[in-house]
Amino acid sequence: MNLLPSAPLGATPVRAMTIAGTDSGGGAGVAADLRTFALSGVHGCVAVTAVTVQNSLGVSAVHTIPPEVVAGQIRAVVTDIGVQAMKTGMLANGAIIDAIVDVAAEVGLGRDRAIPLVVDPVCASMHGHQLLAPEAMDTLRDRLIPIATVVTPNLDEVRLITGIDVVDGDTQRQAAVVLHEMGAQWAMVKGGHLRSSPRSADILYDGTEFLEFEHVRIDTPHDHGAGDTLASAMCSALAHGMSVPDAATFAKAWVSESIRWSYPLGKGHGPVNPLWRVAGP
Ligand SMILES: Nc1ncnc2c1ncn2[C@@H]1O[C@H](COP(=O)(O)OP(=O)(O)O)[C@@H](O)[C@H]1O
Ligand SMILES: Cc1ncc(COP(=O)(O)O)c(N)n1
Repeated sequence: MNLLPSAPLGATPVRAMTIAGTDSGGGAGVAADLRTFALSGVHGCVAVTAVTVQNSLGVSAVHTIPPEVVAGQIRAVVTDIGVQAMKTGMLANGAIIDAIVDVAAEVGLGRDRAIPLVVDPVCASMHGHQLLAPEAMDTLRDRLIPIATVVTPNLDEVRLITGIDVVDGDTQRQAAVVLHEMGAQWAMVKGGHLRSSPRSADILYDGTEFLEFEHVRIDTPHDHGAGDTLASAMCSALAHGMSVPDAATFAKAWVSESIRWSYPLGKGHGPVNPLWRVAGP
């Protein structure tokens, strides 16, 4: 695969920010995003939205950060360090989403603004634990999706956001149309959960054409953090100035390799592993 260029040692690299929750097990959320940022030549900045008590078996508690502290982290970084792209992951509740959308207008974040925004609309962990309050769904739909440069839901999130039950490529494309009509510049509907298909295909749509990104399905239970890794790789590529389709091509190859080299950890689901980038077999 084609990699992104790294800055020469000592020079200031491209910057990106993740607005997301922590996972104490280190598999998903901020930890996954920072791994991918660093390994793809990007200095990663962080706005923490929530601390989760989590391991390979699931999430047992969540402590949310006050909305003004989330907005403060974003403002502090943009006004000093500067970033070329951002992504959102776990946002926990509607008040945090409101704070992000308000500060986004102030700092020039989102579609048709200076800083592109990847919205990974995380609603639950892979174990089924809730990571976004159900009453925040309207705020996500009405305020955050309309400022997304690209929104990257999995099929459970598609059902919650659009009501569409994706069962095949046709319904996957239908969902992408609805997400684009909600205001996202591009919608990427991920097909990882269509487990009956021998290939894992994601559909990208911008109101004019459907693009498909696929990879043979890798047989592993260790896919914790796959969605975060896809979205943060896309964020890295956008920070490097790539177009959304080129960023999606990069991100799909990045996450596929990271799933291929995932490893067992704890008694449950191990994490995907972008360390293939520096530690070959
Ligand atoms: N078993 C797999 N083999 C190859 N690619 C996969 C597999 N599972 C998921 N993917 C890919 O990983 C990315 C994350 O997808 P998905 O599992 O749908 O989202 P999430 O991790 O948010 O639940 C997508 O690009 C998807 O196609
Ligand atoms: C803090 C945080 N963010 C995101 C996820 C989703 O990742 P997954 O779907 O692999 O559980 C998670 N479990 N925890």
